[in-house]
Amino acid sequence: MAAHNDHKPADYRHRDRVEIKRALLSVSDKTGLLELAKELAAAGIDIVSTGGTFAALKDAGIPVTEVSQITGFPESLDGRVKTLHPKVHGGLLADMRLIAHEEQLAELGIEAFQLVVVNLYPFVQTVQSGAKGDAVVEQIDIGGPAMVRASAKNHANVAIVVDPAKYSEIIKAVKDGGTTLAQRRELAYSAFSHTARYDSAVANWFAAELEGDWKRAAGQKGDIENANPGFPSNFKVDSQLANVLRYGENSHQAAALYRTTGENSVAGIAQARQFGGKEMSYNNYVDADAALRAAYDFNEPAVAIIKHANPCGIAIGDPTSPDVIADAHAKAHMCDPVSAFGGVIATNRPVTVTMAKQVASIFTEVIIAPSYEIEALSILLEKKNLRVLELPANYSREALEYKQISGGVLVQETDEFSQFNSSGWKLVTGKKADLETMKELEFAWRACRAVKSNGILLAREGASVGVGMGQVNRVDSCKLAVERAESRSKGAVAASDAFFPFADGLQILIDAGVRAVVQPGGSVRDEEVIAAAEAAGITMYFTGERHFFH
Ligand SMILES: NC(=O)c1ncn([C@@H]2O[C@H](COP(=O)(O)O)[C@@H](O)[C@H]2O)c1NC=O
Repeated sequence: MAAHNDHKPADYRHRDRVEIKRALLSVSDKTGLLELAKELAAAGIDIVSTGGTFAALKDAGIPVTEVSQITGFPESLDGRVKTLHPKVHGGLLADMRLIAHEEQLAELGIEAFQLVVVNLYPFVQTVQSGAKGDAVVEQIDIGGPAMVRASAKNHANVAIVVDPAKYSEIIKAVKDGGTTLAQRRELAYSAFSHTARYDSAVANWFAAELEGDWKRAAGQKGDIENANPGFPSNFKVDSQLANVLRYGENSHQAAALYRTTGENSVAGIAQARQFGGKEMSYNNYVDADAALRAAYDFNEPAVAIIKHANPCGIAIGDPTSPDVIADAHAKAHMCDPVSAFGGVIATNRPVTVTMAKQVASIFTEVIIAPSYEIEALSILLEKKNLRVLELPANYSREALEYKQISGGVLVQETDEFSQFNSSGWKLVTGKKADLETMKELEFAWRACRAVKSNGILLAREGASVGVGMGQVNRVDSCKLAVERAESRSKGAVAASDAFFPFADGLQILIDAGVRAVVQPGGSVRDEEVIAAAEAAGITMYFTGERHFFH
């Protein structure tokens, strides 16, 4: 007998439809089991099953053979060994396209399976229930994944089903005379995805356990400052291919969208529902995500318009306006109407008819919102090229962010505001801001977080009026913001995402007529910067917290 595969292509007989004569059923989740088994038995298919599955079928009066009868070996070690036997795995792995395999099975007295239905021990559910230690370890399925992987490898001959939702497809295939190769390939893909997710969940559980050990050890040594602040020693991001995109950042780059799955996944832009317009592109996703982040930085009704991941307008609506969200959109658009052409719009409130009419009159790539008034939706859907998206109801963002670098991945906690409002700010020079100015400064501070560093944002009446983004020095960002704001600089407030290293950038804002500034502070030259503000008689607050965004 050959110990390894030295078959030539000509040795393989073609097999498309495979008639099911023998099935192996071993399931923890018994949903739909009896319905499936009844159909299999009615079609004259021999069913072999493990203990619990066997008992359920037998109780229902369905003819079934217990696996231990096939193996000649009792299920043992608390179920750790049931199907791990050549009489089972030979029947799963024999490639019946090869005469040699068919002959070997006959010699060994092993019968082939054409259908395997397995779902695994409920590992994730056990962890979620709060179980610990050996109770969790016992739920790591070994024999199940071995059968799933063996059958998936041997998809030329065996159909592997891991999901009760597929049972009806199998019942139909039985009636049609067997499974097709195309069907078995799809099932094999699902099967390997399933075991990969299962193993990731197991690995993540071990990572969390090891992290706990490590922290406890650090605590015992009194070395808590150096203790790892909660990062697992290895991590995996489970995700599933959702869509192959037309192209990536540029047309010569292939690209795809994956949706994260598993315990820590959230519902975000990747889960948004698209009502109309062209297919979302790679850049659309990036910009829509940035737009959402900006719009959801406000509790007030807000609109953000993004191009190349930077804002060309952010505004909150005037609460006295007859249509607050339409007001926010109009103000955001007015910040930089030239750049808003072809932009991506996000809002944190339902889109009204008035807002929809405004958006429809401007060339826009994408609009994303928590919902739409019915008439607003039909107005927007008339624009054939406008991608209209609705956020999942439970939209949220991940607690950790990842950035790929060559040879590794950087992981950080997501940037959150701990100085969301002004209560923790420090007045460093000038008159204490009145209520209205303080509101303006708070708006500017939140909006500035959406600007790529170095970021400077000028605001008036709850709207950005000039944005200086992504410059490699703060002076140029100040110049850009002032230039874009034009005459609106006079009397505006300004926010800076990080401290002014020198007074020169601030001086540009002062010269343009800015009356109050908010910035983190913390430069070695803070005194020089404060002195410039003091000399100009403007108000300046320090937040003590920086919001770089790269
Ligand atoms: N050890 C084995 O040989 C083995 N073979 C099958 N299982 C699992 O046993 C479960 C079904 O058990 P039962 O039919 O006894 O309820 C399935 O989730 C299956 O994945 C096994 N269990 C765990 O590893």
